[in-house]
Amino acid sequence: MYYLKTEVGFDAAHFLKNYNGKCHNLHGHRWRVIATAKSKELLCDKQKEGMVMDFSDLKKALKEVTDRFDHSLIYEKDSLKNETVKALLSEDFKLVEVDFRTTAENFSKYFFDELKKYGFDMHQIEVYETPNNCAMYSE
Ligand SMILES: Nc1nc2c(c(=O)[nH]1)N=C([C@H](O)[C@H](O)COP(=O)(O)OP(=O)(O)OP(=O)(O)O)CN2
Ligand SMILES: [Zn+2]
Repeated sequence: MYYLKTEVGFDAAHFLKNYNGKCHNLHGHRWRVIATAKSKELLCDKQKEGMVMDFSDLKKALKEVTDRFDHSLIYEKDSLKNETVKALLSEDFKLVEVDFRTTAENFSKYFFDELKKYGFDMHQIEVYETPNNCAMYSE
């Protein structure tokens, strides 16, 4: 089996509702997302001969699915009061609502599923929330 890995990063704020500790506060991270695709065979066509795929194809897709979150406040549905959301939007802040708790684990599955939609045979997604803390998802 061949594996191909690429990485992108984005900056975003989040908080963990119902978390007993400092992470219930609004705080930011430089999130690192590392995608690994796999293939039993290598391509044969001229341009991509000897490749699982062009690195740039995987990277472009990963960038597309992560760019949605860049420089945003990511929040779980129903974790903020409506008036809070309204107030933040009225300041022109970028908010992204997701339907999962904003943990590295949930993000790793989210990005895995998003990249599968592009048709990639995904092996694994790693999400670093801090330089030392990483969650992974694979099937
Ligand atoms: N299993 C998980 N545990 C935690 C997650 C998570 O996504 N999955 N997330 C958090 C917080 O979002 C927090 O930002 C994590 O950072 P922190 O605990 O601060 O990690 P550090 O390594 O930076 O800790 P320091 O004590 O600041 O060194 C919490 N847990
Ligand atoms: Zn955090």
